[in-house]
This record gives sequence, C-alpha cells and structure tokens, in this order.
Amino acid sequence: MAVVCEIRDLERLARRRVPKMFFDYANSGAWTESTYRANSEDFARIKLRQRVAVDMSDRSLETTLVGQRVSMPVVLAPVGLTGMQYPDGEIAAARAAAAAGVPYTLSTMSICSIETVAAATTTPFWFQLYVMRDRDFVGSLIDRAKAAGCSALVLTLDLQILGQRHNDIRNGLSTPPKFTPKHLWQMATRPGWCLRMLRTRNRTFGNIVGHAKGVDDLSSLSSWTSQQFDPRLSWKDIEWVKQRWGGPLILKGILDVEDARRALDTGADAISVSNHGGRQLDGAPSSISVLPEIVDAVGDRIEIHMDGGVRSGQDVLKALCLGAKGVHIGRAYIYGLAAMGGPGVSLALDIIRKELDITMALCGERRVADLSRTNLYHEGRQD
Ligand SMILES: Cc1cc2nc3c(=O)[nH]c(=O)nc-3n(C[C@H](O)[C@H](O)[C@H](O)COP(=O)(O)O)c2cc1C
Ligand SMILES: CCCCC(=O)C(=O)O
Repeated sequence: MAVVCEIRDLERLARRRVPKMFFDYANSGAWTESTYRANSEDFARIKLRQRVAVDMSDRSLETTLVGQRVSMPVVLAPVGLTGMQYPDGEIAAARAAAAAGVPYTLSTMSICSIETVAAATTTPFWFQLYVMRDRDFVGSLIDRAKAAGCSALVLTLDLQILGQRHNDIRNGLSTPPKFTPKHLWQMATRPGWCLRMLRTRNRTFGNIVGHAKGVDDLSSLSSWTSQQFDPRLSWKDIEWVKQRWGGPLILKGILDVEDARRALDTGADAISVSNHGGRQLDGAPSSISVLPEIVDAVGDRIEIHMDGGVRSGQDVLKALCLGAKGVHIGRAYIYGLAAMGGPGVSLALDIIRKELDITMALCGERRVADLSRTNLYHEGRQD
C-alpha cells in the first residue's frame, strides 16, 4: 500500500485507478493550461513569515462561512461528473465533508441527484446552480435544492460558454462512456473502477435527465452546454435567483475588481474569487494573484471566498492571509475520491487540516481569524 503524505500522492493513485478520459477531465485546464498552472505556481511564490517563542497551544481552525459554523475554513467545491470518478462519488464526498465539519457543494452537473444525495446524508449540503435557457427548469432546480434542505446556493457565473479543453476533445469524453476500442481499453485497464461502476445505478446526470424537457443526449458535454446554458445570463437575472432561493447566496467565478463591485449590488452574501480551476478563460490571472485587489475593493462589505490551485493546507493559509474567509478545494478532494472513494476524501481533508494547523502554529498564530498579510514575508511587513 502506497504511503500517502500529501495531495500529490492521492493524485498519483487517482491516475492509476480511473479511466484516462475521466482522470484527464479532472486533471486538465482549458487551452494551453497557463491559467491552470498559474493557479498553483502563484501559491508557491508566496513566502511565509516564521515567528518563534509565541504560545502556540490551544489552536483552533473553527470559523463561520455565510453564517454557518465550520471546523476549518475549507469547502468542497462543486465538481461535475463526480460520480464518474468513483461510483456514487457525490454521496461519498458529502458524507466525508459532513464528518469533517466542512460544507460540500453538489454540482448541477452531478451524477447523483440532489434528492439521492439528500436521502443518503443527514447534514445539509450546498447546491451549485448553472443557469440554463429553460428558466422553468432552473427554477425547479432551486426549488428542489430548497426542498432537500440545502443550506447555501452557489451561483456559477463563469461558464455560460464552455472553455475549450483539448484533452476532453482528444479523449472523446462522454457520459456514459462510448464503447469504442480506445474507451473499452481505458476501462478494461481499470477493472476495479468498472466493477464498482456496474454496482451503481447512478451513471447519468441525475439532476437533469428525467427532469429537464427535451434532454436525452448529454453524451457530448460541450454541445449539450452550448444548446442548454443561457449565454444571455446577466446581473439582473441574479435578483430572480436570489428571490426564488431566499437563503445564503454565493456568486462564484468573480475574477475582476469591477465585477466584484457589481456583485455588491446583487445583495449576495459572498463572492468566490475563481477562474473555475483554469478550465474556462485560459490566459486569465490566477485566483490567488487577484485576491488581494478584490479584498481591498470590497472585502469590508461582502464575505470573500476563493478557489483555484489549492493543493495543501499551506495554500489555504496563504489565501486566508490575503483576505479570503473561505477556501474551496476541487481537484484536491477529487484525487482522494478517485483514488479510494469516501475514505480518500476524508484523507484529503485530514491532510489539509493538519498542514493548515501546523503552518498556522509555525507562523505564530492560534486562530484563523488572526491571519493577515503580516504573516506573509513581503506583503504588509512592518519592520
Ligand atoms: C472536474 C471538475 C469539474 C468541475 N465542475 C464544476 C461544476 O460543475 N460547477 C462549478 O461551478 N465548478 C466546477 N468546477 C470548478 C470547481 O468548482 C473549482 O472552481 C475548481 O476546481 C477550483 O480549482 P482546483 O481544482 O484547482 O481546486 C469543476 C472543476 C473540476 C476540476
Ligand atoms: C458543463 C459543465 C460541466 C461541469 C464543469 O463546470 C466543468 O467541467 O468545469
């Protein structure tokens, strides 16, 4: 059994255990992947300020996110097709998040439906919404999330048009998978995945198939997206979503100061600074590099979350120092899930919690709320 110390170990295991088309779907970015790479690389450039002889006993990572108590400021981000990385993956991830005391966000494009995940869990989860042309269907998704007891709505604004992902095109990614010799080979070389997949009935987009009108072929994600997602989505639609939902609302995909200012007018509870994990506008800056200017512009008026490139508890701490209140992780937990199901998600969260706690202590801090730019080596140095 391989020793797992860090998220990269889970990534290596995931690569070995999941058919290539699904591993690549998770592990890739759009076009040249420059933004995807920058998300992680820019974290690595930030230096921490070591402090010594500070009482580091009695530490706590607890805080609140959109008014909800969490054991650490980490959220499992919405990830489409999670149930293709591991059968019933959405249920496994939701349970692992609940056990760890952090929120889980179910994607509109999940395999297990809102109702299936709600029936298999006891802790409320968050729901991520995509806006389709069919507003009756979008409204029904909001109503279903409410009926299932979801405790926050994450409205994604950066994917009305799908960014081009070369690996998915080359791999002929589809759900369910096609049965061409190439795809059969990819699956045959991952027999554990195949056997487990045969045991579940959740193999298609549970929130959509059987619910949305005229939806029968989701096999090509890109053509389906361009037919169904509404490219006219604008700020005024957010008011409608907010009214219909009536609970905590987080706007995801803000990367620009002007958009952050505009987001204030919507009355949303939080914004998430994100470039969709480098999967949409390649060439956009990393999330961590734009976080400080967005915090400076609107941080005193709205709760700020971020995601993109977080692969360790140290990355979480750096984002907190730069003003994020909540840090969402995507691939970091998906690698764990793909590698070993629910226990892999728990392991990913344990790794991140431990790294965050140790790093905070070595920076001489005992509370996440006390972290600030002064804990970073260059920014905000007093001396
Ligand atoms: C495989 C995959 C699928 C995703 N699907 C969704 C989705 O359905 N909805 C959404 O808002 N974001 C989606 N995202 C973006 C994530 O929510 C998040 O912004 C991103 O993963 C953060 O970057 P990280 O993976 O480097 O942590 C997806 C990301 C990945 C990797
Ligand atoms: C049509 C969108 C699929 C999920 C998603 O958001 C992603 O792959 O990044």
